[in-house]
Amino acid sequence: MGERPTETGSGAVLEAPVLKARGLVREFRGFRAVDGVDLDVAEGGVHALVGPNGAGKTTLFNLLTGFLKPTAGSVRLGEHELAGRSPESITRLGVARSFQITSLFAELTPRRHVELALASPTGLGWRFWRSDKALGRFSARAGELLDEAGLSGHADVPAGSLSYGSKRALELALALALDPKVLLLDEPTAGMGVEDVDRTIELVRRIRAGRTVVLVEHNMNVVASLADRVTVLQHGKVLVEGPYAEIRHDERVITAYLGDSHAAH
Ligand SMILES: Nc1ncnc2c1ncn2[C@@H]1O[C@H](COP(=O)(O)OP(=O)(O)OP(=O)(O)O)[C@@H](O)[C@H]1O
Repeated sequence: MGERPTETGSGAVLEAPVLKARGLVREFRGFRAVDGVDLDVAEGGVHALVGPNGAGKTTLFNLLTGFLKPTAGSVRLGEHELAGRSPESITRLGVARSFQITSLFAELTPRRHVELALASPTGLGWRFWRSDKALGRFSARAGELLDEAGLSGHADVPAGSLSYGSKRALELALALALDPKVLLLDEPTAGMGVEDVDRTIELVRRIRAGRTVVLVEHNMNVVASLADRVTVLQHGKVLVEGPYAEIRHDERVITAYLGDSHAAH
């Protein structure tokens, strides 16, 4: 995107960032949930946001996707400033997030969900008056996406009858229908058993090809398996940033994050 590689605090040189936050702040009644965050997401990478409960991960995620407006700071996608734009506008520029299962319709099949997502310019405006014939244009691409998400075998059953893991895979297929440059995944393995976690790791590995992925994730095994770079947040600030292999040995991370999670579980 015409960006020069950026030198990090540790002196390592990153690929040109596709998504770049600077001085990002979000206050809730004077409380800084996100407090001056700089973030460089390298093109084509998987970047994990981790940190103890209340660290500001979800707030940061919502700032990147326009679901919250920053109190201060900027978020750039290439030459576009995202801060202050609506979620729909950010989606149109190529940043998509996977929605939670609550956004699925129990009676509709996965195939129809994906066709509708493809039929909608932003994936957000669901238009039920579209005829079967109109949606037929999207059936080939819908089939590919369902295949990519590992849902081919369940494409024509009501979404309400899918297992939890399959519902989460369908959410992901819906985000992929937007053909995003950057895909944001909010705790993709939350609430999953070991088998579904493993399946989700495989799924993200498959879909990352040619895409940039940002994920909020509590499960450090998932982070270890998937992430090229990790940003550790604490009290709304970046505590440490780097490859997982480096940050996992960082004393500050062990104390702040792993210490917290051991205490919590
Ligand atoms: N809408 C809000 N109003 C007031 N305070 C908020 C709001 N949203 C978040 N906060 C506060 O901001 C801080 C960061 O919350 P956030 O949900 O971003 O953390 P998190 O790292 O995602 O935590 P978790 O891992 O528990 O999901 C917390 O102290 C939280 O109570």
